Amino acid sequence: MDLLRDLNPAQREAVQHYTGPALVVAGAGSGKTRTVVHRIAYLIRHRGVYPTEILAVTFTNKAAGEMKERLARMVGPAARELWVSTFHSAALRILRVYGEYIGLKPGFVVYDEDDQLALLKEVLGGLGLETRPQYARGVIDRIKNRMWSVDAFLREAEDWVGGLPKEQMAAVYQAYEARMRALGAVDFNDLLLKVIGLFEAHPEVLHRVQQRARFIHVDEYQDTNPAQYRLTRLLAGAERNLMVVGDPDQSIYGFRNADIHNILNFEKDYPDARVYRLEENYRSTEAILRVANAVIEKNALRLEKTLRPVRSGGDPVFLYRAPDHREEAAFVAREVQRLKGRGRRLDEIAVLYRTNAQSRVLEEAFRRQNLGVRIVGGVGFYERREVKDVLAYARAAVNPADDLAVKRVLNVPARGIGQTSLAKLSQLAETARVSFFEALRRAGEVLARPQAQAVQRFVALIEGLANAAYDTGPDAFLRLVLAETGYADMLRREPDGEARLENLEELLRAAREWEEQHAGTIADFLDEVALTARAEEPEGEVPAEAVTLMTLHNAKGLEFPVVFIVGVEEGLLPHRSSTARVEDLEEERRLFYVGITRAQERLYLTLSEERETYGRREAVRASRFLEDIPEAFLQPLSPFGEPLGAGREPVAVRPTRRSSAAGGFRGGEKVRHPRFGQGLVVAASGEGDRQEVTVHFAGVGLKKLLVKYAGLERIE
Ligand SMILES: Nc1ncnc2c1ncn2[C@@H]1O[C@H](COP(=O)(O)OP(=O)(O)OP(=O)(O)O)[C@@H](O)[C@H]1O
Ligand SMILES: [Mg+2]
Repeated sequence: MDLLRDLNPAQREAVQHYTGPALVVAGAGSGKTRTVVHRIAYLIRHRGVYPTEILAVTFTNKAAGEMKERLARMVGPAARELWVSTFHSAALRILRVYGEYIGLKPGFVVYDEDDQLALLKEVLGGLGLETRPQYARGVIDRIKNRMWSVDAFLREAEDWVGGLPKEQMAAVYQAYEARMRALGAVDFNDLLLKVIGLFEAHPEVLHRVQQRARFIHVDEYQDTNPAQYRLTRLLAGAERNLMVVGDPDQSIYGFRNADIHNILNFEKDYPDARVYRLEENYRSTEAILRVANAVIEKNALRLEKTLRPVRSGGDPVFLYRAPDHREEAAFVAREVQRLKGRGRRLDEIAVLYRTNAQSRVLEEAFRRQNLGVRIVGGVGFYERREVKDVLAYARAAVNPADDLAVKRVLNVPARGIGQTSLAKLSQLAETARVSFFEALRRAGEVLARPQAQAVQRFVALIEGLANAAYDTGPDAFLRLVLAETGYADMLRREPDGEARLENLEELLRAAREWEEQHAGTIADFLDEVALTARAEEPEGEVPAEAVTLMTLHNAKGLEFPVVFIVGVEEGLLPHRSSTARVEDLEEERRLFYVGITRAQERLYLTLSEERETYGRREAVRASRFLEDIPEAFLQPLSPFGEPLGAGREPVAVRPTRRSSAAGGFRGGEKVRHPRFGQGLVVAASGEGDRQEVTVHFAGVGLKKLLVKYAGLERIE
């Protein structure tokens, strides 16, 4: 295979770059990753470099796997000798070999998130501090990612952090570190820091590793954090054969301490660096690319770059504005169904969104259409911790004998009931052969007074909820849980609480949607959830063909023939937490750019006119980023995926039956509205006074109306 044949001249030059530092900086889909792959093959085939001298660092394990596969096809079995991995796996491998130099035991364990949390729980208990281990963990990650000393942390951090005053948090951090040392364990973030420490203290070790990494490549360099940057510099220190590849316009991990300056300053760090710019985009059609360019051009903090389409023309970029998020999701599912009917495979389609909470309506809409979904890099909605916590309260109230549920929430939010008390109570339940909740009622028998009182308060709380369980609807009941238990307040105080609150808001919405269709109590709703959650994705078994659902962040580096970006609205994209500072706003715009540039042939942008927040319907404003796109670049669609505008009438729906004498409206009827004019009823639900209709008005779009107030007039 000719390694240079399928490349353009600029790519060819970069592939032939031999020694010294190099920066490949170029827009999305210009073949940066492809260039790295070809360059590695070229080094082996034409420069006599051994595979054992080459390191390539990718952003995810998935990307590393793909890169290895492609290289195996190009250079054969030699590819097995290559070192292709993420920063973290590379660091772990180094520590496995040289860890002893810095006092790590040979079989040291790497703590995963659960281990870390368990340890932090102990540490917090030992110090008598009350905050959730998760929040302490978040703070410790931040300290490590920024490579802060304790002093630096005390200087830089906000006064109150992770639910504690920062002085107390510093004590937690130090105690945690001491315990980790005693246990001979390292956590995920330690991996990089330990390697940096190792290299700095033992130049001879660094020297040996450098032999294994004489030629270094880093993909997605724009998203490296300070530790990754430092590690790269150390590794490349001797021979300086470092090729970094990236796109400042795709820097989207600033919120996780990635530093866009690493790529912007590359030429300062390595004044002799060769810079290669790739200016042709091979991924997307012209129509998609001009939308992408129109969006990213509006960022002030950027370097101008050229990106020309290779694939001319193409379908227009589609825009669909739905009455609400449910209809938006239903539209996406219908459209996917239609594409499938026209021969698209589901794997060719991705739906991207800004926040995890948005996946629920999509998951449900796809299920209704019997279309498989695969949620990448995320947890199914009902598997999320906060959703499970709140539902556990509900389960405990409905059935206090549900030991698992009761144990789950006993100390969430923290009520000062520690591990020892818990053990005693479990013991009591066992010996007395009663439920755990019954044991809680008898806490006085085994616990000292203050703990017993805390338990009594919890018992009273659950009993209070139990009383309400049978005469309030699921929505009202869940709100009661949030308010009475202090769960929502707890999240509100925490640094990463916002996304979790969004998920809970989504749970309330699910409850209300359920109430629209069913009459029942929280117990009935829980049954439904149990069924839905199980249907979500059977463990380890992915549907043969599935649409990919993921956040915009997780889509980085990937490409799909068809892409939907949903929720292109103010508040979601840009996210409401990111509109105050220009830097954050620009990161949001880059995120949108990343999403758009994942699409190869067909791109849909969708949004809603109304959203429901805590039961209130409010109007939604289209994302300010949509205003950056000239109207002519977008093709609005009807709810049925037909082009709108250009004098075309909305699609007609066949009347199912003539209107009934009772005066209710039916799908297919033509109506007139005092403000929106002529329209077509596309859906109707409910009876009499409570009838609700969805009407498509030409030039206005879909509207959901309550017949009682809408003043609709039937026209023949
Ligand atoms: N010279 C070329 N000829 C044909 N196809 C190409 C060429 N260069 C790149 N491609 C194709 O274009 C697509 C995008 O390439 P690649 O993923 O390497 O881009 P990228 O710059 O890494 O994108 P991103 O910024 O999204 O990571 C791929 O499908 C790739 O195979
Ligand atoms: Mg890439």
